[in-house]
Amino acid sequence: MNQSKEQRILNFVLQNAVRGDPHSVVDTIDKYCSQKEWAMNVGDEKGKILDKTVQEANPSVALELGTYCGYSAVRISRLLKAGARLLTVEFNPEFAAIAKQMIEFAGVQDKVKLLEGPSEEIIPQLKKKYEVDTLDFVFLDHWKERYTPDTILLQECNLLRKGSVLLADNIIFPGAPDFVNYVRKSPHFQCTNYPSHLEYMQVEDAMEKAVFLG
Ligand SMILES: CCNc1ncnc2c1ncn2[C@@H]1O[C@H](/C=C/CNC(=O)c2cc(-c3ccc(F)cc3)cc(O)c2O)[C@@H](O)[C@H]1O
Ligand SMILES: [Mg+2]
Repeated sequence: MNQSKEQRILNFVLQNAVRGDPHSVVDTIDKYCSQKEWAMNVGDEKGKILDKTVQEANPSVALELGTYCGYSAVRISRLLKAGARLLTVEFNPEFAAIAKQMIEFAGVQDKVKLLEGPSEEIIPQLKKKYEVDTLDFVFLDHWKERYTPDTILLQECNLLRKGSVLLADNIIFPGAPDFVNYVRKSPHFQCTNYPSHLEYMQVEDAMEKAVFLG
């Protein structure tokens, strides 16, 4: 049965990237997706905004919603300090299997824990089952209409603390208007918008940073 696009991306990485080198895995995915087949990785332009935000936050515990092929999980985890960890949530088993192999090939498996299941089920388990106290950094890149309910759920589960940094992809395209309204209107968040472009395209996009104020 013919391969999925995600399998083709993984195969290209296994054949062309350097095992154990997260940077080469990120660059190789970008090469494939800009030259051969577009895919919804955050990409290098928005990836640089992600890098800076992660470095500023310097998280001990980070959460990603929407692993997909593992591009941003590899990109984030390569910047984590010793002992820090990234929990990444993916509910599509095919994508989770691809991401697991991508993470292992990049050599970041000791920093990344891939949690298979829907975010609305996983988030309430983070404290007890995954021994999380609070989250220092959250990257939202899953279904856009889930950004707001999951942000509310993170607060209800007491997973945010003063200074927790949320960073959301695709504020312009495909867009997350209810999330932007929610965080910008909320007295509990300090927001910053980062204009950019859609991955591998000339189309406008943006990321939104929302720092929890407690
Ligand atoms: C049910 C909500 N909870 C979830 N829990 C766990 N994983 C989830 C969840 N939702 C979605 N996922 C997973 O996250 C990923 C989904 C991401 C959705 N992203 C997009 O739709 C997206 C789409 C585009 C895009 C842009 C231009 C286009 F013309 C077409 C698409 C660009 C992006 O950067 C995107 O992030 C998948 O791997 C999916 O299986
Ligand atoms: Mg995205």
